[in-house]
Amino acid sequence: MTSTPLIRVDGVTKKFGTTTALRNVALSVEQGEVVVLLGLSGSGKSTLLRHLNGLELPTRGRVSVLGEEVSNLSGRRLRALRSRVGFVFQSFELVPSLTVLENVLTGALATIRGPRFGLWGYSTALKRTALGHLDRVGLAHLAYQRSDTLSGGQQQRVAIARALIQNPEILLADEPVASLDPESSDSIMALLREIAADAGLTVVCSLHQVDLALSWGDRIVGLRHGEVVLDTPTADLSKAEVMEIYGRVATSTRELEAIATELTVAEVLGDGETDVYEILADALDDTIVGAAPGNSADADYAPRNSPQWS
Ligand SMILES: Nc1ncnc2c1ncn2[C@@H]1O[C@H](COP(=O)(O)OP(=O)(O)OP(=O)(O)O)[C@@H](O)[C@H]1O
Repeated sequence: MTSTPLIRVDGVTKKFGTTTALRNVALSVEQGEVVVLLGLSGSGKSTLLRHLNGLELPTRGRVSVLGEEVSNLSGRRLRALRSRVGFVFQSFELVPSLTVLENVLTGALATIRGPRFGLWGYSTALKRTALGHLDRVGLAHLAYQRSDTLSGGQQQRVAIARALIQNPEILLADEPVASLDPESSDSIMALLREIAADAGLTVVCSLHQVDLALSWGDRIVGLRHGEVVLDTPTADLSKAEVMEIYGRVATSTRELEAIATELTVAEVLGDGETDVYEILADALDDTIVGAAPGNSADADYAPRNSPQWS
């Protein structure tokens, strides 16, 4: 017997005016899966995530989440669905003037009736639960500090605790470490993975770093210009294969350069491993390969990170 997917996206196209952000996207996510949406800036990752809790509605196609067709929901029923889907943003979206504890408690607002006056408006039981979530993310000792006094990594931990107080079944994370330094990024991603495993959460997380996506997700869904160009378990993928897939879909040297930059060129070349440009070039046609610096068809082509062309 096959289980019903928790998330099902069928033939979704999303247009913003003349921009097509998503093109005929299909995606199914099963209970407990940890899926990475991987793609360059503007490939449609945020737009797809925002469809999964009704922040955006499709121009064409259907989105079903936790058995509900999102387009059919509004008002109380949409809020009810959103309360089962936690969302972690790149920019944390905390209220700077509130304490850490109050920020976490705002995640439970959907369950509270009547006015709230600071911490007094929340029950002792709820405050205890919020403190438990803060403890889970390692920040119980900062509960009464203003959130804008925290580091970026700490603020993202608060945002994770705020999502957890919803007791969500699905966790969506939109580039959760894009604003963080590498050390904080590693610890936040490890924390998210631990929490997902402990709570049996289904996670869909957008990232643009291939290394991180490969080491972190169960499955990678690659997007380019709003289209799904890859949907494969990470166990079946090597970094070179992901690069090749990106390479095959690059249509200009500028795109090729952006891809190589995303692939942390310096790190790869520094290790004396495979030359990213060589792998990409292998996957591209002669026109692109011939467009190396000094030989470029793109007048304004200027490589960053300066990897050597052989
Ligand atoms: N509200 C909007 N109005 C107009 N265009 C939009 C809107 N939201 C997204 N877009 C456009 O849709 C495309 C996909 O954007 P999206 O933010 O989903 O990409 P992304 O892969 O998440 O990029 P990034 O990694 O930079 O956040 C882009 O061309 C973007 O400019």
